[in-house]
Amino acid sequence: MAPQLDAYFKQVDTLAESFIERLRKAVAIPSVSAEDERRPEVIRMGKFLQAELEALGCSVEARELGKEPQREHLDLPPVIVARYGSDSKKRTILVYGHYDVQPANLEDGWATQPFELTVDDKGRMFGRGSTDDKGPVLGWLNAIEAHQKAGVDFPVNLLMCFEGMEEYGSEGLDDFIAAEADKYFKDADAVCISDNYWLGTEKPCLTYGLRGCNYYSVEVSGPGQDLHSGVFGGTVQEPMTDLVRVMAQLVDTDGKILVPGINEMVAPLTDDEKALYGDIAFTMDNLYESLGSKTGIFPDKEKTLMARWRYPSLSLHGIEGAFSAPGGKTVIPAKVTGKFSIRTVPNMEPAKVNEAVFKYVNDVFKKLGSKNSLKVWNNHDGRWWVASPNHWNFTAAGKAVERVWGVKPDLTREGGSIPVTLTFEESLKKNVLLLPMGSSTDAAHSINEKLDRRNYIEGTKLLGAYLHYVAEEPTGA
Ligand SMILES: C[C@H](N)C(=O)N[C@@H](Cc1c[nH]cn1)C(=O)O
Ligand SMILES: [Zn+2]
Ligand SMILES: [Zn+2]
Repeated sequence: MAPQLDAYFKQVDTLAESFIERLRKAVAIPSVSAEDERRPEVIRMGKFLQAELEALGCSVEARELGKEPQREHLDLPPVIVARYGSDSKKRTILVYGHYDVQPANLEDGWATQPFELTVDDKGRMFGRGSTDDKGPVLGWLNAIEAHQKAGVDFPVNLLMCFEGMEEYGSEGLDDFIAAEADKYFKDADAVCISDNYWLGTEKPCLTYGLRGCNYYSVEVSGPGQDLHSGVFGGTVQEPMTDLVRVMAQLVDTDGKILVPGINEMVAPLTDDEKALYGDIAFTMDNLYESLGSKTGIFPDKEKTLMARWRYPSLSLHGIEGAFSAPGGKTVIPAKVTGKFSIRTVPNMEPAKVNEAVFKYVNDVFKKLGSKNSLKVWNNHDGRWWVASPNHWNFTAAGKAVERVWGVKPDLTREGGSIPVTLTFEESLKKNVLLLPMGSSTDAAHSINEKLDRRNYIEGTKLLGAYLHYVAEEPTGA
């Protein structure tokens, strides 16, 4: 099966150092979508990708999405769409990834410069975006290059869609996909996304579910400006005190969501589903290794996996406007904005979740009897997704995993969110597969994000192998 794969694999090994150089160049571009001043860097990263794809002989277009709604001073980064091959006898696979990254600053506690790829003696390649999602995106480009240099026929037509706003709510992308479903993406037979992680560090997986994400801001304001706490403390109702009290009533220490109505929206657990968790290769030590502590909520793997995959969670992320620098500043902030999000699961509807959150936050604030003002709003929401893994797309990926890693993959769901997954499924009406490259210890979104050299290089082999097995897989398998 897939007889030319050995030549392809050998070429990937030969090119490994240049693939790492490609990742080094990508990590050096601080394409942080959430920071206004770095928006030009996101656009520069899109141009970098475009140039790399053109150099590989792909036909590439940078599709503009216009200005960011409500923040018209900011350009949305373009969607980079590309095609490699257009042979009507071959299957066409559409791959998606994102070229923006989460914020990162050395002062947050990084051991190395976040935008300099730093490879240590264990082959850990540290740098913001290494695993989420620049490494996997470049994996597709590496696969094209290794086929060319090995003289191995590319087994499918490849359509690519790389966005620059995923970490900031995929602004504008849903409409773009819907509009292009019958145009640019017309001949896609299936979709593959490499933008999540293995559950542990050794066992690869194929992923068929994601949680959604409703993201909120809650602003409390009162005084006309920041105040001296010695002069005004004890005489003024403080916005930060009110905000902290509101935020403290959203979730408890054991992760229980305190917003009435949320837990009732969750689909009941069936016996069939319950039986799936026992066989998953995951241990509490995997969790502790990724956490860097033993502060997990649940004592066993089943409850932990269910909490990550099939139950909602509410996380508090930060407070804008609050004093947070080292040292002591005796200030009373005049306006503070708390940020929190709810990861959503079947059968939660984003609009109903918003309704419940808005009502509860306003009720809690009212009970404080404060003279300050509160506003709560939804920044963005992305829907959960659960698909059937009984499709040739998954079968092909399973074979590729066995060929590259020598083990059958686990079928997993993911606690994180990739909002466009469901959009692709609904707009194109094609199967979507998530095929992760990185592992559980990669620390995506955190300090010291990394991708292991092994996962990047074997992951590049995996993406190529997947395309070969896709080409061979009969329809209906
Ligand atoms: C799983 C994926 N790599 C990822 O990190 N997705 C983000 C998407 C998001 C949602 N709101 C803002 N960004 C995530 O799950 O946080
Ligand atoms: Zn991310
Ligand atoms: Zn991502």
